[in-house]
Amino acid sequence: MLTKEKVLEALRDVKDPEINRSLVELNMIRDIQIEGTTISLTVVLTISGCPLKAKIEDDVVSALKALGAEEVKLQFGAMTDEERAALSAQLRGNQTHNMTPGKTPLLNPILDKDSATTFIAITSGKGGVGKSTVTVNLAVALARLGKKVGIIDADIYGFSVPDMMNIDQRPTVIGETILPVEKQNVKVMSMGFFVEDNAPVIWRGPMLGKMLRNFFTEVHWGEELDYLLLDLPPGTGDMALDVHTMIPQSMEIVVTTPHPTAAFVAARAGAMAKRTGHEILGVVENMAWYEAKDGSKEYVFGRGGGAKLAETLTCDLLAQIPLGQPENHPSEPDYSPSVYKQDSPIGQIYLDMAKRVAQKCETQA
Ligand SMILES: Nc1ncnc2c1ncn2[C@@H]1O[C@H](COP(=O)(O)OP(=O)(O)OP(=O)(O)O)[C@@H](O)[C@H]1O
Repeated sequence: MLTKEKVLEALRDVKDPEINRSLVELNMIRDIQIEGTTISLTVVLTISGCPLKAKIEDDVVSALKALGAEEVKLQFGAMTDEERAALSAQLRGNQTHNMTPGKTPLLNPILDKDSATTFIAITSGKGGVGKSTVTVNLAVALARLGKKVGIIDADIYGFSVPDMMNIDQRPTVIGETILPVEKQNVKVMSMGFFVEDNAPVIWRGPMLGKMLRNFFTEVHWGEELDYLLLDLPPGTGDMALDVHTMIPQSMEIVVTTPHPTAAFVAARAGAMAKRTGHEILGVVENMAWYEAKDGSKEYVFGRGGGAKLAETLTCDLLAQIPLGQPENHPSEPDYSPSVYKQDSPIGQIYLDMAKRVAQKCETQA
């Protein structure tokens, strides 16, 4: 016989996909009524327009059908402001569990020294060399390898990750907690989410470091991430310095084009990383050549910049990525204009690079 207890037990494993916690644990299941094999219930969402409603409905209905329900009458409700504030406090409480007594409390264990998350800052000397493209594609490739991955698009004035991944959704804000947006199995947080008509909505003022810290302290990343990639503004500005001081354990990947001048400028970004004690994982040479239909290569932007930079910084040349646009169409599910498909030649280069990066990071851990 169906009982309320059995219903709650059956729903214990159904999670709110954004928060990654059980609906039962978060007290989101209400008003359970049972008549024979018909179960009626209300799922109280964090916000009424929750974009993941359909997924939650599918998961609840299939869990209850597996329990023996023939009909499930599901209604959705939304939390009150007080409930949202309580949930935000609960999530934050969960994030403070490993504070060390006597030390400045870190709101988010992701920044804690013991955190299992590997930070990789992607830098470049000049703008326009493909730093954001590399960030997005490396993140997706790591996710394709089964890793849990997040991106912080900290390129404050040139944020482009939401466009590159075709994210038009805004993050859910629960009280004071922000949930990243997930696309292609990558959790994304971008300054672009909070800027309308170039007027910052949540973060005001020129306190870039504070903004970056907010991305760690106000954002609930859900399960512990394996990799958090940071798309930094080009050059050696304040944001790069903030990252160096805030995340001393962060590693770096330096992106350059093959042109000697680009590599020369990129060397400065790399040198700064070295001076501040950051380990350089390697160099990525983007736009390395153009491959003609007959298979011949044209070195449109010169040659050798990546290898030279790797030599200067005494690190590996992780990958050389040729020129080529991803072949994606807006009609495809999960359409992301700047993400190369896994089975495309450039998609394969990114996958190989992700394997190299994972291997390097995991052998060091
Ligand atoms: N391998 C490539 N082949 C062809 N186009 C590319 C390649 N890599 C990047 N691009 C294109 O070059 C442009 C610049 O790339 P991207 O925005 O990633 O550079 P960026 O270094 O992050 O620039 P900024 O720091 O100024 O934001 C984009 O239009 C991108 O689609």
